[in-house]
Amino acid sequence: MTVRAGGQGPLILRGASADFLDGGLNAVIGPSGCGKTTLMKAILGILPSEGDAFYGDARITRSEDLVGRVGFAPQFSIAQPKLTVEESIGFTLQLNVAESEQRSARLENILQTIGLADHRNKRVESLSGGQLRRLGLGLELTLDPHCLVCDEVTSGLDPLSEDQILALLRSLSERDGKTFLCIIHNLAKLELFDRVTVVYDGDVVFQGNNEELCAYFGIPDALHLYDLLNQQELAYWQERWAEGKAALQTPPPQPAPEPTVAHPGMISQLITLLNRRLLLFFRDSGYLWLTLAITFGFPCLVVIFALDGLPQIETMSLERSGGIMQQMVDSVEYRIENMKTASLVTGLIMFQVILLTLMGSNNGAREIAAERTLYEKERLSGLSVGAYAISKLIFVGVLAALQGAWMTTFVKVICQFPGPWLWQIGVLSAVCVSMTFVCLGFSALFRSAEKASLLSIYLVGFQLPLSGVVLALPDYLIWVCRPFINGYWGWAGYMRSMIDSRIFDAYRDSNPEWIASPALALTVLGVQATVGIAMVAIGCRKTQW
Ligand SMILES: Nc1ncnc2c1ncn2[C@@H]1O[C@H](COP(=O)(O)OP(=O)(O)OP(=O)(O)O)[C@@H](O)[C@H]1O
Repeated sequence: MTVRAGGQGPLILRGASADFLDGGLNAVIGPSGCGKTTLMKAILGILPSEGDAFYGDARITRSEDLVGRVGFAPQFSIAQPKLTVEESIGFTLQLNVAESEQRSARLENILQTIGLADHRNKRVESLSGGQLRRLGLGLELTLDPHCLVCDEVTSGLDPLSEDQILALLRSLSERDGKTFLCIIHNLAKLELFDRVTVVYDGDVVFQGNNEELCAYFGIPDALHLYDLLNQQELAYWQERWAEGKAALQTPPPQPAPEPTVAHPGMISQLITLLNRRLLLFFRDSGYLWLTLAITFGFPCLVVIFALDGLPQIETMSLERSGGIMQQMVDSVEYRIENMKTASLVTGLIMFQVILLTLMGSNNGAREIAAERTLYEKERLSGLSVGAYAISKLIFVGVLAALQGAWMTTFVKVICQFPGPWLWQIGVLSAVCVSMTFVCLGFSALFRSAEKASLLSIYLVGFQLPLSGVVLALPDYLIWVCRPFINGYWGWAGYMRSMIDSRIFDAYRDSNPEWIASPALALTVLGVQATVGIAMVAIGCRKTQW
């Protein structure tokens, strides 16, 4: 296999070739950064690579071909920290196994096999390193794959835990005939493996058992291996292995075993994902409190800024009429007062809009990026991209719509803003939903949650100056910026919904320029939300380990 950094950059793997032993324990070793993980990912088809990989006698063309056949336990923990051990395995079973009877039998079996039956109610975040690795293996066993690729399954563990994990792998291999490909760092444990693959500087330079390895390299034990490897250039080891390879005995490939479980459909996976997300929402007290604080705190903030002008707003909220009011309209003093009130209302609407965009960035920016490895791993086990993307859109979309509706209702009731409820709730909810979807799009497109959050915050930060509401934009910039600025459409739609009130008239007195109608504002916000949905779909389809 040949792999270049980022697909185009320098070589990471240089035509590395390896055979692994079926039904046994295979160790993959090599100095740090030599390309062990890259080799495993290339074989699994989750990294762009040149070359062929075979599972039995079948060529692997895409990672989906391996669903139910090969499991991958990545280097770092890949379970939701707030779930318990039993819930983690239970949800993974629901995502992977269609039959409910098979699921419950398998849950108990896995808990017993990995030795975590007594810890089933412990949260993942409170597990020890060894228990976490066991859980990682347990999650992979849900599909009962014939082969398991384990990245550093024993790294960082104390000697006892390391021995226990290796004993577990051995028993699974002997009892169920499973094949393990394990990247390991502890060279003292190589004798426990049936075949050792040595990777050096991006190529495979030896395969054989521990004794053969010592004999081949002429070293008393494997602990001396890396010092020896570093004494020669890669070309030297490549040349030697080109000759030595002939001695490697690998039985001819057998037909690839078929997956043993039927997968649930997309709707069933969608329901499971929504259930899990809802449970995590209430479990994660930090996120829950932050969401509650901004949902209920932000509308109060708007009202605090409105307090001084409330009586005037109330008076001006009346619809236009003749009589005494009309007479007063002629008074200069009264008009100045009106303009002040209209300007306060304009500011309060913009304030609501900006706070809703801030809520949107909080809803969407970390949602996918923060759990990307977990998503990629679940996808490798057969999770549908569509089910995942839709579950995220539904969850954050409903949250954003509720936040928008609550903000509109609370502020409208207290400040007595005039205008039709439905349009106003619709416009402000659409502001929050569209910003949420765009930020969710960043979260899907970027691998790092920090990058997605930063970009989302920039996007919110530019809403105020580029909306043209607070600071007038140069004419040539207005229609360049406006289609992209969520804040303008939210503000304009709400403002225009008050067209039958004197607040709108007073605003119009000093601002004669065009203002979008609520229907147009909703349409543009809908288009922005659609762009967000497209970004989510594209980002979720990309493979980003
Ligand atoms: N996306 C990437 N872009 C650039 N370089 C990369 C990328 N991914 C990996 N590399 C580089 O490729 C080399 C091999 O990385 P890999 O993770 O496969 O090594 P490894 O042998 O598994 O290391 P370790 O034992 O430390 O985990 C490293 O030098 C790493 O910096």
